[in-house]
Amino acid sequence: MSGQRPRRGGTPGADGGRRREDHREDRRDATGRQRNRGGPDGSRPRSRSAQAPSGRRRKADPARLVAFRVLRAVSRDDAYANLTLPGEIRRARLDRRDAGFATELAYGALRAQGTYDAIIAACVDRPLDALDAPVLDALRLGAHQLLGMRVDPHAAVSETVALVRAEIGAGPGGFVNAVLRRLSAEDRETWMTRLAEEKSLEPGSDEDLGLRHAHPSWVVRAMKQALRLDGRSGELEAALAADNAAPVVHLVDLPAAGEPRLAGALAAGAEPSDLLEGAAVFRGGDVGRLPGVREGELRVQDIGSQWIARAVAGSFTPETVDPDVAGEHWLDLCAGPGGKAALLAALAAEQDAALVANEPSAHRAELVRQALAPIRTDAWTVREGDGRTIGEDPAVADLVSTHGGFDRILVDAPCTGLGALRRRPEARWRRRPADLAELTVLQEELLDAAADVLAPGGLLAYVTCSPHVAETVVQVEDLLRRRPDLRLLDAHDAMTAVSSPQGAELLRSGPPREAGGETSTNSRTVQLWPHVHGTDAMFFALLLRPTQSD
Ligand SMILES: C[S@@+](CC[C@H](N)C(=O)[O-])C[C@H]1O[C@@H](n2cnc3c(N)ncnc32)[C@H](O)[C@@H]1O
Repeated sequence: MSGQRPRRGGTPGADGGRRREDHREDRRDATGRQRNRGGPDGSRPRSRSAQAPSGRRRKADPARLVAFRVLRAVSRDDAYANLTLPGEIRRARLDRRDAGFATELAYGALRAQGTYDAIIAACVDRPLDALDAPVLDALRLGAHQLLGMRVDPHAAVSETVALVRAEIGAGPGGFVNAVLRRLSAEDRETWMTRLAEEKSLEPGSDEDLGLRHAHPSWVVRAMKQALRLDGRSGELEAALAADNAAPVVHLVDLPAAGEPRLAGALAAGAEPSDLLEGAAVFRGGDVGRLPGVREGELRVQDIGSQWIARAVAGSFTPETVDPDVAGEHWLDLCAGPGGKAALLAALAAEQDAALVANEPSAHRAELVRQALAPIRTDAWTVREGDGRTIGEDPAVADLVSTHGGFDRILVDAPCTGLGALRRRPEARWRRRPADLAELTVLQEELLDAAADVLAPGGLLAYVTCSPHVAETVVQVEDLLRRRPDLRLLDAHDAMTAVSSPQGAELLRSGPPREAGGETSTNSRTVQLWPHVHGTDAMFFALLLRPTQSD
């Protein structure tokens, strides 16, 4: 590391790293600084920034160390931050406040990684990939404290340097100190303007918006296209900003998994969802303390997922006005880890239908079994296998010959996940446009396999957690071309049928769609958005295989 030098001359830092807005009076509560308890004799603590580097603390602040470990796991092991973070918080025994700080630090640094890397690159004299990876991760954490959180700049620099000294070494500590001081000389907005000028970015261009809202420009382009098709061209910045805000926690009650638990959660501070019955919003912190959560009867689930699962279970075909689904056969073709399958199985149990939850990955199939465990076992089966060959399964072939096939099929397809960027902070930088080619072929094959085992009069729901048109409307149009025996229903109706009045109003309230008329694919499919519906950006299409007499 000794060879790494911050860039000199003309770079920011001449004022010693002070920000215009100084929050030094705040402590960790608001700023992330560890609570300063004063000297052992009760005297006022010595200002750390005034200490000589050799006298500075070498012990890392536990919350920052947790965030650092998460960033290391993501960049070194390709780990998922949302799966790594809880274990690291437990291991460090962080209290609630420190856990919140570690979460905001890790998630914020990962979400804005591309933007912070561009700023860090302007502060060092070599390409970022020439830096040691742990040092770059520490710089990203320092950058987020300085530019994305209300952390006192002195604390941000000195605590990050202490972390580097403790975890990497004294030499890198000096380097990180110098880089962060340069970086802290400007606020985020000034950095944005400066970088946009240096890179000659056209204001409002995909690259400019990508830099300002921390999205790769190909993702900005994809969202722009999806928003335009949805009649929301003017909402791009709102949509990008929503990806950078933490989602609120939604709870789902699993009917038929025992006594309804929502009442207990409501008594403990959750609020009923204004979109959907059987759902609640919880803003009270540790969700594990709510009754029923540890037992698996009350679960955390995005409200969009719940809404769509209920719509799939609750819609009935135009051939019948009888919503009674007793005896129906349902299939969740891509079920892992089992979020929607659990709600579907619970609804199936209530209505005497039976669900097959299919998942090819053994580990994820096990998660599906666990997710379904609280529900009456005669209402569901887990099948472990490739959804593309489901028709070759003897039990399924038998169902097709005796009953015509499944009455309801959900294809919640593997996709780019661009609709869940607020939940998976590293995902936007990990995904590549090239991933689309493989995923869209898989989606197509899964849809064909599902259509082959759909009973006459049956419903096929196609869902993605992505607004990318290649995975959404284009897939549906291609399917309708390949399978003229299918008819596209209006998915708004299916969702409205299970919505609260406010939910129905929200679904209706969208702007007029730009492309096509009332019968066009995009007007009959639902695209949810975080900035509009407070859900992940999920897509939902509902198709019917009419009966022969139809
Ligand atoms: C978007 S996730 C489904 C999420 C799930 N419905 C839920 O609500 O929890 C897609 C799932 O498809 C699975 N998958 C991948 N390839 C598949 C295939 N060939 N057949 C069926 N499922 C597949 C993945 O393992 C993953 O679990």
